[in-house]
Amino acid sequence: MTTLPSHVTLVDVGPRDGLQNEKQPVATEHKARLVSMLQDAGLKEIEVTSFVSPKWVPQMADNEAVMAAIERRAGIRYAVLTPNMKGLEAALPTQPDEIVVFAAASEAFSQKNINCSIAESIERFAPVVAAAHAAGIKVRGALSCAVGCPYQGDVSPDEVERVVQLMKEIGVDHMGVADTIGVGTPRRIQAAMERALKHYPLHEVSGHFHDTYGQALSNIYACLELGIHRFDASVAGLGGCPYAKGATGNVATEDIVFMLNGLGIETGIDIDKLVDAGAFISNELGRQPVSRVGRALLAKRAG
Ligand SMILES: CC(C)(COP(=O)([O-])OP(=O)([O-])OC[C@H]1O[C@@H](n2cnc3c(N)ncnc32)[C@H](O)[C@@H]1OP(=O)([O-])[O-])[C@@H](O)C(=O)NCCC(=O)NCCSC(=O)C[C@@](C)(O)CC(=O)[O-]
Repeated sequence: MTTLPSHVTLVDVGPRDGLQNEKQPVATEHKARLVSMLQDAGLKEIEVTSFVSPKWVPQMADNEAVMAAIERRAGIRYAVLTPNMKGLEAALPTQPDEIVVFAAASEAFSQKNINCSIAESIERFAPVVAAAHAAGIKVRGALSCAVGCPYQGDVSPDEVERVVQLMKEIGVDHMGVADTIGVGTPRRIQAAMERALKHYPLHEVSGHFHDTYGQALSNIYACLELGIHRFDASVAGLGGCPYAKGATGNVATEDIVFMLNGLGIETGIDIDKLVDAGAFISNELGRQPVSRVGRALLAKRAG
């Protein structure tokens, strides 16, 4: 039997990836409260907001206000997305611990999401990476559409590796491999992850799986088999990408924690408090949590 990692780090991307696609306004104070409740639940890494164009993603327009409103705690890392120098310059005064530059393995998605080719995106990211490093900030790379693209269709491991290498060359510290539209299945995900692992050490590779086709937990298990021990997740299964129509939210943090608890893999997360955070934000959005585990545990509580 394969030995699985004994500890997994989860990065809750709910406040950013989870909320970016919401059409209804979400109050800054509710975003900050969500961050606070995730901290209470034991999350040590939280993706808080993005410094992107408010015309492209209006829900993230309050980025500075959210960063000012969060209650920072020692030992917790707060990440933000910065697609270009304008984004980084706006983000730096808000003191993120990590910034995320986001590229795509498919040309079509790169154009739709960040309005430039893959090559142009790398040119834009290079000074962002250099400036972040000069400020002592770690840079995570997110690679969208690592198995499938809503515009192009299938994406090959070669296409993934090409962009991983480009990101590595400009000094990106960590590679997050994303199945943006949730079409990946375990072997295809492993093939994509293996290309990232050719260029980055195990602890600098993570998975980011949307659960559109219900494959995310299987894909995470397939990553655990490779020794990968870091994943993005979104409390209550919030979210979707505005430029990936039909894609649902990230795998729910509650669902991964439940699976990892069952496997005896430590996360440091209190699932009951996590369910509270999911219930809080879902209530603010006027809906039930998407997380099956969240719903089941809430129903159990209600008796
Ligand atoms: C990248 C840009 C800005 C290029 O957008 P552009 O229009 O090509 O940029 P530009 O440089 O030509 O500037 C046009 C206007 O945008 C402004 N602008 C330019 N940059 C910024 C900035 N940083 N912050 C605020 N404003 C900005 C700039 O000042 C100007 O304003 P104007 O003069 O017209 O008033 C745009 O395409 C954009 O904002 N895209 C956002 C896409 C996005 O946020 N997508 C969702 C996040 S990625 C994701 O969810 C996937 C991920 C990471 O989760 C993994 C996965 O699942 O795949």
